[in-house]
Amino acid sequence: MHLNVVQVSKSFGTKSAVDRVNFAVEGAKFIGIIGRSGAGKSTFLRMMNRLTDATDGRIEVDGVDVLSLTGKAKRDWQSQCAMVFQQFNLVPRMDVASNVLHGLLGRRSTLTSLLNLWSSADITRALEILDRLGIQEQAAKRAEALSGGQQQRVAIARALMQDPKIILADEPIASLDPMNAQIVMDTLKRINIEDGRMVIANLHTLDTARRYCDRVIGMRDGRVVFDGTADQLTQDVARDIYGADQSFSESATSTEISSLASGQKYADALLGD
Ligand SMILES: Nc1ncnc2c1ncn2[C@@H]1O[C@H](COP(=O)(O)OP(=O)(O)OP(=O)(O)O)[C@@H](O)[C@H]1O
Repeated sequence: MHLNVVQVSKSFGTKSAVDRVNFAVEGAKFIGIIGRSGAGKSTFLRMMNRLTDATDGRIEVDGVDVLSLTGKAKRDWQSQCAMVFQQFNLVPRMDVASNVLHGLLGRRSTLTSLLNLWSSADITRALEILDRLGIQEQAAKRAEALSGGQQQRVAIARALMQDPKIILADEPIASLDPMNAQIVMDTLKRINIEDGRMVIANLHTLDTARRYCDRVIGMRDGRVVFDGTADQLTQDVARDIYGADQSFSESATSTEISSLASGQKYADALLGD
């Protein structure tokens, strides 16, 4: 899969939220977008998923400019490009399995969806996805009864139900404690590696970006100010991205995932090194 982002911009009135962003990605990479609050990270993901319209530019996926799609083609793209949010966005009082099945909403008529007429094949698939993510035993519970980390895995399961090419995750671990943050990031990494789905995640912590991403894009005031590998993301570069002075400290942007030793072993095993 080939992603080519060309001069993508978004203005709100006179405010330039995203300013001529360019980058290209070959293959199913795990991409992290970092930058401080207001840098334009969410706006960029929302344009990619067509939740908001761009002011200018193109986002080409395998040669097709997804920013110019309309009608059914636009909806098809939205289902190939699943979104995971910081606040999970589940239906709290609905059971977990139904929340996952709602990932199919974009692909079915409103009436069959409203009546919850899921085929047994769909239900089996939803349960298989929950099993893969280690939460099948929660299937009959209301979503609101689950922990934050479990709810985010339900949201990822709902995204997988769409069988997307790309998963866009907007601060997926910002509401989670370090342990759950690690489980959720490991889950996204597994999906990336095992299924070959591209993941683009907005992350607010440097250590997470370094640990999980093949490539990191740093944004500041709507512009790309860094584009490189985790290794190239030095303290000086980070300071520039975050616009901080000499007192900038990594710990201020840390989720402390790195302090969980068993997690490191798991991530290493996953990555095969
Ligand atoms: N609907 C909107 N109307 C006006 N301004 C907006 C709107 N959405 C975003 N902005 C502005 O665009 C800029 C980029 O916001 P955006 O939410 O994309 O940043 P972010 O990097 O994702 O930050 P955060 O992590 O806080 O969400 C900010 O200055 C924000 O105030």
